[in-house]
Amino acid sequence: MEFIEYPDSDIMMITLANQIAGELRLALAGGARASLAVPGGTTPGPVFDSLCAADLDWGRVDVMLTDERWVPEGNPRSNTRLIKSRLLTSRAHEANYIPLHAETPEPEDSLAALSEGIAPCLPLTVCLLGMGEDMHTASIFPGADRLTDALNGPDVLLPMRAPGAPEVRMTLTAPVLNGALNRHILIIGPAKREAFERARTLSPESAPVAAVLRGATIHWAES
Ligand SMILES: O=C(O)[C@H](O)[C@@H](O)[C@H](O)[C@H](O)COP(=O)(O)O
Repeated sequence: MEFIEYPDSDIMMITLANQIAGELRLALAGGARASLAVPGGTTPGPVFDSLCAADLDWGRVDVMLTDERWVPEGNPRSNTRLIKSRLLTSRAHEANYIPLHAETPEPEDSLAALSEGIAPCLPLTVCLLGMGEDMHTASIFPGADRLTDALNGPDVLLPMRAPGAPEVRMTLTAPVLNGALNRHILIIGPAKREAFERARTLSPESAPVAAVLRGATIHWAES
């Protein structure tokens, strides 16, 4: 694991976007396609704003979320809505979007079809993750109903219900996140740094982000 501390978040976002673009470019130079998984939430927007303009062959890149809130795309909490407006735009509008959401009332009704879409994109070339102050990552939350399966099971994707999540989620599982050739975790602020330091001392059952730290690069800025 590598921990990088940046002087401010603007520099961090641009540096990280350039690094991800470089990793995708390298994969495309050596293979037919590359894949990128990104989180939703409030932190990664500025990375998307830079990355979407990167000069690379986006037509050969599969893009997906690491996790989605089970809400319609018109809902402001939809991560799909976020990445369609901030990542899959500019040059990146050529990318192939792999959905983690479908218009069924429950995620279980779409699980098989969505999992089939993901499988050909694995292993992920690049996986970008966020982290909550409760030490969840993607939608692998402490106390979640399928936590054990999400940490160690054979599935690529799982529905998730957790006390800390306001709506039902769909999440890539830890084995998929850990299978990524390049894994980055993006965090801002003292509270998340403290949570991250705490997670390093805990088990993945109490601090799910602990399951994806080995081999990851952590990007942190104070503000
Ligand atoms: O849909 C989501 O909520 C995310 O994908 C989630 O895993 C996120 O990365 C963390 O909750 C951090 O969220 P913030 O960036 O909003 O703090």
